[in-house]
Amino acid sequence: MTSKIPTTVITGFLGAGKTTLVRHLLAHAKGKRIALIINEFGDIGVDKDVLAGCGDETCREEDMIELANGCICCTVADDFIPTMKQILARPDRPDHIVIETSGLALPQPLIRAFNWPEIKAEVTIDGVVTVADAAALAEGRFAANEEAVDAQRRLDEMLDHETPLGELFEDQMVAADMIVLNKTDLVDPAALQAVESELKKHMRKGTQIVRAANGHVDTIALLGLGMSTEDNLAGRESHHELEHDGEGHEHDDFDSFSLTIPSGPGRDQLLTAIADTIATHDVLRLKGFAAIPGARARLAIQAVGPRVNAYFDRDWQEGEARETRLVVIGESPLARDAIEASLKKIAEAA
Ligand SMILES: Nc1nc2c(ncn2[C@@H]2O[C@H](COP(=O)(O)OP(=O)(O)OP(=O)(O)O)[C@@H](O)[C@H]2O)c(=O)[nH]1
Repeated sequence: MTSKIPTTVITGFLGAGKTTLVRHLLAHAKGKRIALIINEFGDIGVDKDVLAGCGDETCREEDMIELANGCICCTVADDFIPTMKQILARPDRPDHIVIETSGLALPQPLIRAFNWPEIKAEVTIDGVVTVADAAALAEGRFAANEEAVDAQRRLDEMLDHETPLGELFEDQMVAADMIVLNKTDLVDPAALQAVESELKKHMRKGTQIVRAANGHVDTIALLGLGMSTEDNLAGRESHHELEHDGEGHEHDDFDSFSLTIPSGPGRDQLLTAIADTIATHDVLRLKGFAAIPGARARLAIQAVGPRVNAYFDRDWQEGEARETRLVVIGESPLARDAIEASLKKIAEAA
């Protein structure tokens, strides 16, 4: 009998740094052959493109599989299990499998899927790694920071602060075998300490926290945890499982759409328009690639809440449409028309 292939599940809220961590992992794979399953919320595959754009030979196209449907937790039978079986049927099986879940996925149904008879004998969860955004937490951007939420609640009694955001964050925390507290470069030591104390209230006892900047975690620390998580499910239940006894769940709480803008505005104009739009419409996450007039390369755009990053990642390829494609994610209902109008206005004015 062949030994089970270890699988690392990487979860964490929108924009916490999952893809950045995977990119670091692939670049430091130390000879391990890694197959990567990517699951994104939003219909344009930005994460896969970011990884493929890194030009590293470990980011081989054939080792990256994108799950077509937005939510790994809802498509276990139709999408995830067949994908795993496809990997297991390969003559050159990988040494390790890494699954990057969408920032809005509940990890619990995915973890349980490792007990399905179709795959149980051949794969095991090496560990669930939850990436947390230290900067967002320090700013109290989800309900994890109770003091900030309370302060906000006092300011506005009408707002419902029992957001799906806070629950999802906790579901991802209790699922973890290891928490990577990322973006530590953006937070001072005292605030970092406070964030860690706060996190400890939401995670299972004994879960390890590893601090990181730009996903720089030693591959040896990350892979090879040997947890067999699928056999140790106690204490990892999601809010939904606790409340509804494992029934299917809704994703109506969040919404996403993608849009295309013709090449037009310059870099700074576009980034300002994006920052303004995010602030006005409470967008949680925006990402994609932009065509900047006169630029040979495409501009990768990554916005997490108010923080907008952009870098030229690779030259446009022949036959590729030089246009700006963005995916926008936020809590439902998202003011799609207003957001589109706000982003397109800048293109028309250019
Ligand atoms: N300053 C700083 N920026 C970071 C760090 N890690 C990631 N980022 C930036 O944060 C943004 C989001 O990072 P991603 O790795 O795409 O996050 P993600 O969790 O994969 O995002 P989703 O898949 O959309 O949920 C990008 O602009 C990254 O460059 C970090 O440690 N420090």
